[in-house]
Amino acid sequence: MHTSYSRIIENAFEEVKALPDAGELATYIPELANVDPSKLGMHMTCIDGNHFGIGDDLHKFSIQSIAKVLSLTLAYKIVGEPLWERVDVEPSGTKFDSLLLLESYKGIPRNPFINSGAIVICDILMTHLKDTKVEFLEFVRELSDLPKLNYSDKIADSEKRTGYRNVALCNFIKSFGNITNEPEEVLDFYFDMCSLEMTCQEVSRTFGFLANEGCKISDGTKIITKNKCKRINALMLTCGFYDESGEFAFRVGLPGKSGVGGGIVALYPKNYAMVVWSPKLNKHGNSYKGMELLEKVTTHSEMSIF
Ligand SMILES: NC(=O)CC[C@H](N)C(=O)O
Repeated sequence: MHTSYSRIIENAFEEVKALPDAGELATYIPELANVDPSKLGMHMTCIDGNHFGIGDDLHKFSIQSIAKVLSLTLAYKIVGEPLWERVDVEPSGTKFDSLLLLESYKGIPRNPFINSGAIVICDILMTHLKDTKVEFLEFVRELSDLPKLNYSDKIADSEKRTGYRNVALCNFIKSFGNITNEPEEVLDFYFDMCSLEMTCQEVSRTFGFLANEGCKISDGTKIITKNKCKRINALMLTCGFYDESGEFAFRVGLPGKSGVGGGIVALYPKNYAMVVWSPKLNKHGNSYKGMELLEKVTTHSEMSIF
């Protein structure tokens, strides 16, 4: 780790910690309302293996939609290019749980990172895998080097009780024929997938392969091809923050993905994966302080893809 990076992160962290936190917790998943809103952590893992963390970076949080990148990676690895017949690669300009565009596009979600797209990806995985929950978990365990990683029943059950919009999305897509399995089973997997809990350090390690041309940082294992890695990064840049994807690219200048647990992963290809966590969200469902912190780090380090 360049000492200059760690100093920049430390300074940015102190500045952001002192800011008034304008956001709100994601109370629509009851369990997420119990999180301490003052938490703030950040961890950066570089492709040379060096890493650096600050604040609550070793505290587990619900990664929620950040997991959509991992399910997409596994589905893309299995299905290849025909995947894009089921889900498009365009920014939606809508909220993450919107039903709006599904009618116009006949059940083809605009991209794999809005809920509708991630639900279709879950359906695809269920068609191709024997025991989807177990095999997806094994995939994330391998990426993260966390052999004991598990779904959180507490969070998944909490969302299963209140996830009415996701139920609506899945049934609506099914009506167009773009869900092939039983909606109830697809959603059961989707909620489990979103329930994974990890620390900033663990998530930054898990996403290292996307900053490292498709290869795991710890042992060089090839997870996906360079071309697939390029495309997943491109999707994170254009669609990773729903109707705030343009704003994130404008302010931070990196591909990334957020989750309603308050986490954000951002990647600087061929350099690092960094993860911030601050539970309060802005009105687009993205971590308020998380975005502030990432913006300060890329601005002060003058390191972004642009
Ligand atoms: N943006 C998110 O993190 C949303 C994920 C959440 N599990 C949901 O479906 O609503």
